[in-house]
Amino acid sequence: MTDRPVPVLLRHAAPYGEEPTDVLLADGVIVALGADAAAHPAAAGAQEIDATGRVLLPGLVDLHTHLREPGREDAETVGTGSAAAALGGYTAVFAMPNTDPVADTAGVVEQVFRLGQDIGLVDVLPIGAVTVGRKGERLAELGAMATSVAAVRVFSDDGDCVSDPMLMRRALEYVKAFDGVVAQHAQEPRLTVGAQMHEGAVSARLGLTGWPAVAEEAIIARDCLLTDHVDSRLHVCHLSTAGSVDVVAAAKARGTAVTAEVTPHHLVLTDELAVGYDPVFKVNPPLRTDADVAAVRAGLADGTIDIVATDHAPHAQQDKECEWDQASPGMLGLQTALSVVLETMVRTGLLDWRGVARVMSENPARIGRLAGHGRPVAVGEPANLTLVDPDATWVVRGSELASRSANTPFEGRELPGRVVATFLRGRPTVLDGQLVGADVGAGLGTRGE
Ligand SMILES: NC(=O)N[C@@H](CC(=O)O)C(=O)O
Repeated sequence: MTDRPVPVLLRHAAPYGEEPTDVLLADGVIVALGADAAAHPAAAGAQEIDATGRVLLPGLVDLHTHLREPGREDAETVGTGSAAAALGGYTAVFAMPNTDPVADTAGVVEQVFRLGQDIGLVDVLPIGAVTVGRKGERLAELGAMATSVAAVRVFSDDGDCVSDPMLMRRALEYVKAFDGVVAQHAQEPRLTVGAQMHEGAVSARLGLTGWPAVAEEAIIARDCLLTDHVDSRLHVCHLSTAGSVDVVAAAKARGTAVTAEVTPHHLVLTDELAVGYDPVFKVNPPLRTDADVAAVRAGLADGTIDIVATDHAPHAQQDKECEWDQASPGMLGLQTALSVVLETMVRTGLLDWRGVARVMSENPARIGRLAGHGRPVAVGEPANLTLVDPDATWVVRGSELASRSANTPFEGRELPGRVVATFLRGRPTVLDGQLVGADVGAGLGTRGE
């Protein structure tokens, strides 16, 4: 995929949902923007796309994706996950290290990075594990991962909390050498032994062991203090409670270098969904209450929460279609994230399209220190772009998603907004809502049993 992409002329596209204009993409960058774009010399032979009524955004960047390769290719591969990402409007995804083997060495992160490059649908940026094997016992070779070709800047034991405060302190100190960040899965393990869902009225009614909000809030508070102490940089994964919003707001107010993410599912779904004991709604951290949903929406709107990250967590059928307490936590997110943000944040007036670009592209790229993504829609910038039809609606069907797994919590639900096209360095990866040249090798196969 080293040949030059055919130039693309987007007719009447609306950058950030504002004034429609023509946009010319050539040689991987935006070369012209405005009424005279079609007259630009580089427009000769361009593929014209009628983008009337479409919103043009910088390509989305997901700071929290599980691609499952290596090790659980029956649930997802770099190929199927890249396809889901491109269809969801993403041009870059950060891949969590809870694979088998764990991405805790330069060798594994380079393998994942190269797989992503070979497939070429999105840039895949591996996240390195903080501790060897994600066991929380000793630090992994963070420096070797940082200086590898994958140039890792984000480190996380996601799925598990770095609960030992001394290890967390050391990790925060260590990543400063290469401007890295520790992305913490904030879950106090002693407060969540055997936890199955949010601790509250619904868990009491159902008789399921609860996962109290304080187990998240206590770790965030501790880590903000540690971050101040060693003058480092902290990112909070999948923040889910009203109290956590308050803790992060207080830390930011006193100058802590902390950023936070919320998932699409925590913007809309609540613990009431557990009443049917359908494990598709089992996730970590768990779905919370209406009050928490309102608080994380408000936190995202006012900037306390910096980004939306999917926590796309594919699971094979046998790991989801079983008893609630046996089921693996996690839900798909890449192909529904933008629609959920449109429904919960844009339609409600909490964010405009510039705000969507900020929380789904610019801020995640900045936190992950990823150059070339999350840039403005402007002349000279890399043509990593997504084109959205904000008026379309669609009904989610897990079986129709590109992911190898089908565990979407939005099955059968009508959502607003469709990704019409995605461009990676000027080359379409998605056109008319379909993958372009869906040759992702062995990666795109039949769904696992
Ligand atoms: N978010 C989830 O519910 N699941 C994650 C890991 C985790 O955070 O437990 C996964 O890898 O499946």
